[in-house]
Amino acid sequence: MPSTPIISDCQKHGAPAGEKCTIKATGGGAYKYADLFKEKLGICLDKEDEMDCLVAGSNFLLKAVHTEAFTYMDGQKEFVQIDHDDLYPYMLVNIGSGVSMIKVDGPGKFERVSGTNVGGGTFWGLGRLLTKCKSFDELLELSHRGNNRVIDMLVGDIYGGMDYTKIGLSSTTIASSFGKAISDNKELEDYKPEDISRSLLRMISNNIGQISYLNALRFGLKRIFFAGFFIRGHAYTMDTIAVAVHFWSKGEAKAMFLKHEGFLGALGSFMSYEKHGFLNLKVHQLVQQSPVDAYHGGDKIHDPPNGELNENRSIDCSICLS
Ligand SMILES: Nc1ncnc2c1ncn2[C@@H]1O[C@H](COP(=O)(O)OP(=O)(O)O)[C@@H](O)[C@H]1O
Ligand SMILES: CC(C)(COP(=O)(O)O)[C@@H](O)C(=O)NCCC(=O)O
Repeated sequence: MPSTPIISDCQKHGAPAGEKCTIKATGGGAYKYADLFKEKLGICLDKEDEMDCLVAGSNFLLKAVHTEAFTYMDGQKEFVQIDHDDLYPYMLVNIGSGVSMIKVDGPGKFERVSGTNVGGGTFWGLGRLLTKCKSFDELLELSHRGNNRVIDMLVGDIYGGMDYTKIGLSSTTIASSFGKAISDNKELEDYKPEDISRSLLRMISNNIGQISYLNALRFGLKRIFFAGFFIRGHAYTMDTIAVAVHFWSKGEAKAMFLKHEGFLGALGSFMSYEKHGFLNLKVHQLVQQSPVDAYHGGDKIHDPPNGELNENRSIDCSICLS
């Protein structure tokens, strides 16, 4: 699902009659939906580079929002205070359809150092085929109730229920995702969709956590921030990524997540108005509920674990056209 992170001031202010209305947009959606916007709304999409926007959005949030970054472990969310003078360098991992790993060295200074094609699209695509789920939310919901041990081959399955202590692997470590399916003499329909979804989510989140940490290590980066629409505040996803980073770093590094994780590109494309000479970008936090709350609410597992539902506030940005 290519995103269409677009923030418009046109609708608010209205374009003078006969004048072309143009708004900033980024991501695949800026290409995919350009004709639709033109045809249905008469709006031209002014495309901004996706990586530029992600980094601008992330830098902005980490500086402007006091409670933006948090760690997540064993169901506990802990906000991390970011020292503005000691923010860079850091690793930004954006998990959309695919995954981009970006080393950020300063405002507008970054390098996409790695990525993986096993990302959110893989979870949703494979999950849809394997479970017949009709929506991403349904697939995610299934994973809450599943047990990955039914399908994943654990170290204990290989070593007669024992830990492999010599190389530091506990019996419950996944030795091979989906590995049990080779020996079970079962067909797809013999597995519960819940268990399949859980295994898939663990496999993908674990893999992303591992690759991210190894890349952070490669560049000596202390901090890794995970963002992107794939995460959506989902406890189990964050937990798995955090465990992977903890495991591979032997406890040296901690995964951090961003409260407004799915909107970095949108925010960055909005901020590019400033770059193009629209001065007076005004930013202030509002107390209204953000879209993040909308899909976190009503579902227990998505609730912030320490009862901070009201913590999620939207960021209201406005520009004064000069
Ligand atoms: N409601 C949803 N519908 C589809 N995908 C979703 C949804 N919520 C989260 N996702 C995840 O987000 C991914 C797409 O992320 P997004 O940032 O929109 O992608 P892209 O950057 O490729 O445009 C999907 O592959 C899926 O894993
Ligand atoms: C091509 C992309 C930058 C597009 O971003 P997305 O729409 O997935 O958020 C991303 O899918 C990606 O980084 N894919 C991984 C490609 C790779 O490094 O193997």
